[in-house]
Amino acid sequence: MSGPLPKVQVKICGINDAAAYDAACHAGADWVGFVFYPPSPRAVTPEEAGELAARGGTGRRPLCVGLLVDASDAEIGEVLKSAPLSLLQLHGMESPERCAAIRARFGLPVMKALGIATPEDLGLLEAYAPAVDRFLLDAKPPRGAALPGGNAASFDWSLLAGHPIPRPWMLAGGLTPANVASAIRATGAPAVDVSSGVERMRGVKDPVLIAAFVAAAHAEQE
Ligand SMILES: O=C(O)c1ccccc1NCC(=O)[C@H](O)[C@H](O)COP(=O)(O)O
Repeated sequence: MSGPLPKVQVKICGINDAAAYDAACHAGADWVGFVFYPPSPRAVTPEEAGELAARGGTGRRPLCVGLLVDASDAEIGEVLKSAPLSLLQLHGMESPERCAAIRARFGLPVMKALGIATPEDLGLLEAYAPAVDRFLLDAKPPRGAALPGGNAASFDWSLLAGHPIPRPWMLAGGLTPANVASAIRATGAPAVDVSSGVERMRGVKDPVLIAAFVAAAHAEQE
C-alpha cells in the first residue's frame, strides 16, 4: 500500500526577530535556526532565542536548531540554559571526534555542516557519519567571506547526483523562493535550509519571502 509521499522539510535559519519567528510558524516551517555566533548580523543571545521560542502563535511550533561555530563546551552549556534546542548545527571546523563528544556530553542530536565544492568533499561524509545524526550540505564560503555560512552562495548540485548520503540531510546554500523547487528536483533533497534568500537585507528576514519559500518547498515531495 502506498500513501502520499512526505513533504520536503524546511528550516529557516538566522531567525532574530518576532516577525520572522511568527512568519516561520505560520508558514509551517519544520525548524527555525538561531545563530549563536556573535560576528554574524543574525546573531541572537541565548536569552533572545529562548524568548522567541516561547512565543505563542496560531501555527505549528517548529523545532529549534542552535547554530554554533567551533563552540566550547562552556559556550554550548550557556546557550542550553536559555534556548530550548532540539538539534545542534555545527558550522565550524569541528572534527568527527568533536561532533561525537558534543553529542555525548549534551545528549542532543548533532547536524554537521559540510561545505561542498568538489567530489572529494563528499568523501568526508563517511568519516563523520558515525559521529552525527544529520548533515547540512552547504556551499563553501566564498574567498574573503567574513562568515563560514549564510553567504547566499550555492554549489554545483549535480555533485550530489547518485551519491549516497549516509544520514538524513538538508540542502543549503543560496536557496531562494524562486530556485528551491529546482534544487529539490535536481538533488532529491529531503529537507532544505535557507537564510539569505528570505531576507530583505543582510540580517533582516522578510515574512513574505519566508512564506513563499516554505510554500515552494512544501509543494515538492521527496
Ligand atoms: O547565517 C549566519 O550568519 C552564519 C554564521 C556563521 C555560520 C553559519 C551561518 N549561517 C548558515 C546558514 O544560515 C545556513 O545554514 C546556510 O549556510 C545557508 O545560508 P544561505 O546561503 O544564506 O541561505
